[in-house]
Amino acid sequence: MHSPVPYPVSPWALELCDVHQRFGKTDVLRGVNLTVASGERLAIIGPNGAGKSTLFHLISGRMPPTGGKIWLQGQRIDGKPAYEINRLGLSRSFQISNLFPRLSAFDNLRCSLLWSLGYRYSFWHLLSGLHDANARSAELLELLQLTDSRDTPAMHLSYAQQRALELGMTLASGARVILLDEPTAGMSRSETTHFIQLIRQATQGRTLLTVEHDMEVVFGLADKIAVLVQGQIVACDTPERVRANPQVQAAYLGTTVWSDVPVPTGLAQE
Ligand SMILES: Nc1ncnc2c1ncn2[C@@H]1O[C@H](COP(=O)(O)OP(=O)(O)OP(=O)(O)O)[C@@H](O)[C@H]1O
Repeated sequence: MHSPVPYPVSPWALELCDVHQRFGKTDVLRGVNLTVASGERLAIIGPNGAGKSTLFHLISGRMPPTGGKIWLQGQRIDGKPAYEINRLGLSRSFQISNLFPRLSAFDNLRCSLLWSLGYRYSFWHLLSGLHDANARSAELLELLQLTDSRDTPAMHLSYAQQRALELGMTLASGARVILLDEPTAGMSRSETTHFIQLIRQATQGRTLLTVEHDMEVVFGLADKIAVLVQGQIVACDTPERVRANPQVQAAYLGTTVWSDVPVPTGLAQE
């Protein structure tokens, strides 16, 4: 009898090796190498047009890379469709437009949970899954401070609450790796500060990647920052080291983006 083949265990939640993306004659991503440790919170920043969203599209399977390899928890995912990558443990934030506007906050979460638990086609399985989904939806509502709005239709929630619900739907699948696109976009300063804490609590223990322009969010959320400039990662380090990096400063020359924001080291180092 032979022993089972050991499952390849990777120390990385996510690993990108020489990833390229070309649109027509334009090389948008030019050999991106990146590793993200399990449980790490990484913010990807960079000037407009640097390729941040494109990178998220490739990682989440919205489009295949034109070159390079991507591993999720040790499994190759480059070129796989989004639903398969999701099943393998990566979830990307839904947009508010993906909420069901007439359904309550609770039912939005429940639908998302039932879908991710695989209760799509079978009525009997659906019934048996409801109990689990109800309990988990209630937990998520509590975590996102939406319990008081449990029965409110999504369209009547405040904008910040809708974004919290969107986060809940992203977390519902139980994915270990979470991708958030500008999670606080459109929020006021006080809502942003509050939402950063909510994200920290709700994603505890999971690996988090954000694409972000708002430096309060970057410094409030990230253990590490990766800086993408013209399709290449020019720095990937702690917020303090990235801030002091001359290449990064050069990329942001003429902007006030770094000088405006005090580094809340207590938060970043927690
Ligand atoms: N589907 C596409 N076809 C052709 N060009 C594209 C496509 N998607 C993106 N691009 C181009 O790739 C470049 C990088 O775009 P991307 O949206 O990834 O940048 P970004 O860093 O997210 O920018 P921003 O911060 O402004 O959102 C841009 O020049 C954009 O015009």
